[in-house]
Amino acid sequence: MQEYDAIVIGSGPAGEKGAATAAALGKRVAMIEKNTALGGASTNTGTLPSKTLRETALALTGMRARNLYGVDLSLRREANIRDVMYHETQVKARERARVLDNIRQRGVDLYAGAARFLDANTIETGRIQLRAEKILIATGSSPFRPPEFKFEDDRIHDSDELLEIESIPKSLAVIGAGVIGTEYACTFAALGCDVHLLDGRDSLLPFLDREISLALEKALSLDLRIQFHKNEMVKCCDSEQPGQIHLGCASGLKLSVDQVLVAAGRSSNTASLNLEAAGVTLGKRGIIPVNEQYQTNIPHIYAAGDVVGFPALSSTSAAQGRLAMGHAFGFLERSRMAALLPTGIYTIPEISMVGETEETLKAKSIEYLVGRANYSENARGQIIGDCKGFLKLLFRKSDLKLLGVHVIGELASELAHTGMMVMLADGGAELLERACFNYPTLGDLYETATHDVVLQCDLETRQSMQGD
Ligand SMILES: Cc1cc2nc3c(=O)[nH]c(=O)nc-3n(C[C@H](O)[C@H](O)[C@H](O)COP(=O)(O)OP(=O)(O)OC[C@H]3O[C@@H](n4cnc5c(N)ncnc54)[C@H](O)[C@@H]3O)c2cc1C
Ligand SMILES: NC(=O)c1ccc[n+]([C@@H]2O[C@H](COP(=O)([O-])OP(=O)(O)OC[C@H]3O[C@@H](n4cnc5c(N)ncnc54)[C@H](O)[C@@H]3O)[C@@H](O)[C@H]2O)c1
Repeated sequence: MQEYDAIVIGSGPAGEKGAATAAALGKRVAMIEKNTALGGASTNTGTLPSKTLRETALALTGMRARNLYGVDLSLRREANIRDVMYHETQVKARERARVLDNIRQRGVDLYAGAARFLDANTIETGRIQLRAEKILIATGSSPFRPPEFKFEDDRIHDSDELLEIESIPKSLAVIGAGVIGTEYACTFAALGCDVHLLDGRDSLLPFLDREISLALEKALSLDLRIQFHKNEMVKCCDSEQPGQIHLGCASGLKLSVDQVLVAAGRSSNTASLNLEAAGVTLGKRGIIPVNEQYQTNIPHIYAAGDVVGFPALSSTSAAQGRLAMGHAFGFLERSRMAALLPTGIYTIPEISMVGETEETLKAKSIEYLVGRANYSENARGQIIGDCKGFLKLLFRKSDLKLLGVHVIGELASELAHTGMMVMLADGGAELLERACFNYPTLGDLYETATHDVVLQCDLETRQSMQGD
């Protein structure tokens, strides 16, 4: 029996940052990871591979350069699957090495194998038993596999298996227009694949500001030629014969495609942990319910990351892991999650948002003004050839405090951070007006959007004075 202060199960962002935090606080930490590759879904099957594939698709097909040269370069070079996967393999390898380095430098003991609870303080992995006062469950999530799809068929993939395809299909049906499905639909369309995106819902990524969601839908259809079939629940998938796969929807729509990607949500990895032995209770799809400090119903057992459900992002998982282990060992300086959590969506074009949407503001009956700035009227936007992107800022009408930031276009996920910092500082138009932005930059869009809203206010004031 090995004794530790903390045992961390899983080496994804939640596990890595949780273990590093506990070790930095001078604790003896063990990490158990069942996969030979460290870094979890974030490094190996999710965040990094999908974002790297997107960049590769944009670079290899010349898509990013289209507007610079005024010609369609999308067929500049016939990309094969080895070209497409080369950079992804390199990025994954470097990130795995970085995680291992971080764990080693912190003096965390790494155990290879699957962990299962024997009791609330004891965990078994292989023949080894470990015991600790505090435990962090950071086992992540896996693709949910609806029973109507035969995943043993090598033409039908979940988002993990997609990374092992041997050729770029001519046609691909993506089932589920959540973030995963929509991002991959864009990447494969950019690679020249004929993509059908199907979802039972009536809009694309309905949590987005509606104007952004509609702008994305338009870009998907006009620029990438993705056929988005909304309000379509796929009910059957016939892959009995070689050749094409036949899909049938509840509406009667039928489609035939070469390959299928199922992106219909995820389930927490809790089934094999033997949580009953520890007394930890579970929610829907294996999610572990936790309090604000990420404690389960057994207070010395914490859970963080995808395993606790929404928002299930690399960024939030890392922050939750840190927070959980900080709380476990009395480091209470950062005892709450950040008040604002940004969303970055790596579709083509990229999207990012922080805070309120027009729809949530209306639902809360908060009066607001919209400040806009187009990439096409911004010098940097013109230089990089993005003529469709825009920044949309939502200000409270009464005091011009910034309540929401929405960007669609190149580098959207970077650009949103500026607005997020203004919001965290409780600032608004007054703060943004005091700033001087580098030129030419996309950051300068903040100046334009703020100016837009200030002009609207001036106009309103003048009109009301004339009315008086
Ligand atoms: C295709 C895709 C794209 C994504 N893109 C983004 C993005 O752009 N931005 C973003 O922020 N997020 C993105 N995400 C989400 C992100 O990958 C996850 O939120 C993040 O990886 C969760 O981190 P985690 O530490 O909770 O779990 P994981 O990263 O899943 O790590 C869990 C680890 O636990 C291990 N494990 C599981 N069970 C056991 C056990 N019994 N014993 C030992 N080890 C075990 C697993 O092997 C794994 O290594 C994406 C996800 C997918 C699938
Ligand atoms: N950029 C990012 O931040 C990023 C990128 C990728 C993934 N993620 C994370 O990954 C997680 C999972 O994403 P996801 O996209 O798999 O799940 P999701 O639950 O967001 O979306 C699944 C979609 O599939 C649809 N669906 C399910 N069954 C269907 C059927 N039979 N026919 C038609 N439509 C069907 C649902 O209506 C839903 O819209 C999210 O929590 C997200 O946070 C984040």
